[in-house]
Amino acid sequence: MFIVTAEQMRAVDEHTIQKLGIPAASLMENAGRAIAEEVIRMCREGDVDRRSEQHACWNDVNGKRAHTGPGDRPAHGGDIIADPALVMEQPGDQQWYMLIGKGNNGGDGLVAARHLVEAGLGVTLVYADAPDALRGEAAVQRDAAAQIGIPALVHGREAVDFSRCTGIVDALLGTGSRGAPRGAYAALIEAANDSGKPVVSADVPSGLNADTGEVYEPCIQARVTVCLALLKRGLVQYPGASAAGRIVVRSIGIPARLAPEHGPSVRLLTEEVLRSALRVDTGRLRAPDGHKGTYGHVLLAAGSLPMSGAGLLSAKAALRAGCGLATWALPAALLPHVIGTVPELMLAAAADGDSGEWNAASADAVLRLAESRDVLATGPGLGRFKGDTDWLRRLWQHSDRPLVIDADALNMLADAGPTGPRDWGKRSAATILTPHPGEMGRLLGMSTPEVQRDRIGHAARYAREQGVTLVLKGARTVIATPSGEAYINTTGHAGMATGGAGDVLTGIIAGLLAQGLNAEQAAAFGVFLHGQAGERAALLRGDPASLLAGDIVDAL
Ligand SMILES: NC(=O)C1=CN([C@@H]2O[C@H](COP(=O)(O)OP(=O)(O)OC[C@H]3O[C@@H](n4cnc5c(N)ncnc54)[C@H](O)[C@@H]3O)[C@@H](O)[C@H]2O)[C@H](O)CC1
Ligand SMILES: [K+]
Repeated sequence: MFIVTAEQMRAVDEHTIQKLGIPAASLMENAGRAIAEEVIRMCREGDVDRRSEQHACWNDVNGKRAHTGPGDRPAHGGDIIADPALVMEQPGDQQWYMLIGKGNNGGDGLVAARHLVEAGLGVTLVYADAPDALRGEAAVQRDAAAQIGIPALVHGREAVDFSRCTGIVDALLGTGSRGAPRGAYAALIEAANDSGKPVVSADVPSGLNADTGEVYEPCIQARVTVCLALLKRGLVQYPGASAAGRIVVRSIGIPARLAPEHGPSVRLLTEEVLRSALRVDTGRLRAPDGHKGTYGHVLLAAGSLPMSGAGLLSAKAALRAGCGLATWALPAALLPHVIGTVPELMLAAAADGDSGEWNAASADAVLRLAESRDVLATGPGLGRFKGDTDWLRRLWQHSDRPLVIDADALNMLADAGPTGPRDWGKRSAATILTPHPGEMGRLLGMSTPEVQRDRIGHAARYAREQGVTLVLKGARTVIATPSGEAYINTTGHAGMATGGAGDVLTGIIAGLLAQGLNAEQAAAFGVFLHGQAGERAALLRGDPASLLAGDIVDAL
C-alpha cells in the first residue's frame, strides 16, 4: 500500500480527473459513501458504545483484519446481499452530527450525510462557515443536502450541542488544511473532543498535518479515520497515528499505482510488500544442500568493557537470523571476559597493546579480518575513542564488504563534516545505517524533536543524498533507500524500547546480508522480523514492558 503526501495526493487526484476523465463528482460520491458505510458498520456492530477502542488498530491498515463491507460472510447460493443502507431496518434513534468545512473534505461529509439519511439515521449538518462559502463539487452536495431537507446549523449562528448525539463525523479539514485550525474550525474540534462522543474522521483527523503526523492544537481525536484513496503520511507517523484511531483505507476510484509517478514511492511494509515489491523469498534462503559456508559469515567489530553485552546480543542475533558463521572482533584484552558466553560464536582478537581499548586496535586489523568474511557490522557497544572518526573512515573507504553502521559508529559518522560521509567517497558495497532518532539528529545536525516531526522526510532525504540505506528506528521504523524509496514498518510495539534491542536489529540485518539479501531487502526484512520477534516475545512473557533484548533474539 502506497503512502502519500497531500501534494502527491492532489497530483494523483488531478491525473485521475484530467487524464483518465473520471469526474471529480464520482470521486467525492465514492468518498462520502465510504465514510457513511463505516458509520453504518459502527452502528450495526455497536462500535459506537465501545469506549475501549481508543488506540490505533494497525492490523486494519496492513490488511490482516481489513473490514470488507457488507459481504464479510461468504455468500451462499440464494443469499441476497444488500447495501448496508438498505438493511438497517432498525437504526433506532441514532443521531449523527456532521461537521462540514468549506473545502472538498466538507463535500465528502455532505455526501456521507445523504447516505446516512438514506439508511434511516438522524443527521444534522454543522457548517463551520456560512454554507455559501462552499464552492464547486462541495456546493453541489450542499444544495442536494438542502433539497433532501437535512437539518443544518451554522457555527456562530446557532448553538451546537453534541450532548444528545450518538456520534460525530469530522469533515472539517482534509489534505487542504494548512497549519493549526483557526476560528470556527478550532472551536468545533474542541467541542467534538470534549463531547466524548465517537468521532469518524473523513480522510484525516482535522488538525493533523497530513504530511508529517504533527498534531496541531486542537486536533480531532478520532475513533476511526476513513482514509480516502491512498494512505497519508501523517496517519502512519506519531503522534498523528494516535489521533487517527483505527484507520480504514477505502478505494474511491483513484488508481493507487499512479502514486509513484507523482512523488516518492513510500510503502507500508507488509508481508505482501516484502514478497512482491522487495522480492524477498524466504523459501530460497536455505538451499537444501547448503553448508555453513553457503549462508555467509558476519564479522562484527563491537563491544567494549562496559558494553560487552551489546556485541553479544548483535552476534547472537546474526546467528539466529540464519548466517552460517559469525565472528566477533574485539580488543584482545577483552577477549578472556567473553569466552564461552555464546559457544556458537567465533572470537577474533584485535591487537590492542593490552589496553582493552579500541583506540589501540587499528582499523587495518579489522579490515584484514573482514577480508575473509562476507559482511562487516560495527557500532554496538563500541563507545567513543580517540581518533574514532578516522578509524571508521578507513573501514568506509577500504572495506569492499557490505557495511552495517550502528550506535556510536553513527556518532563517529556525524563528525565526518557538515556534508556527511559522502565526502569520504562512494563505497563499492552497500552501506546500511541504523540510527535511533537521537543519532539521526546528530547526523543531520538537528534536535531529536525536529527529526521526529518528519521522520519519513528526513530519512528519505538523507538516504538519497548520502547514497546509503537508512533505518530510522522508533515506532513505525522507516527504511529509506539510496534510490529514494521508503518503507514504513508495521510490526513491533513499545515494549521493544529497551536497552540492546537496537544491537539485536544490527545483528539481524548483518545476518541477512550474509545470506545474500541486498541492502534494501536485508534492512526491510530485518526490521520486519525484529518487530515480529518482539511481538512473539511479548506474547510469551505476557507483558510487553518486561521484554529484554535477549528475549527478542530468543523469539527469532
Ligand atoms: N483524494 C482525493 O483526491 C479526493 C479528495 N477529496 C477530499 O478533499 C479533501 C481535500 O480538499 P480541499 O478542498 O483541497 O481541502 P480541505 O477540504 O482540506 O480544506 C481546505 C479549506 O479549509 C481552509 N483551511 C485550510 N487550513 C485551515 C485552517 N488551519 N483553519 C481553518 N481553515 C483552513 C482553506 O481555506 C480551504 O478553504 C481531501 O482531504 C478529501 O477529503 C474528494 O472529495 C475526493 C477526491
Ligand atoms: K477531516
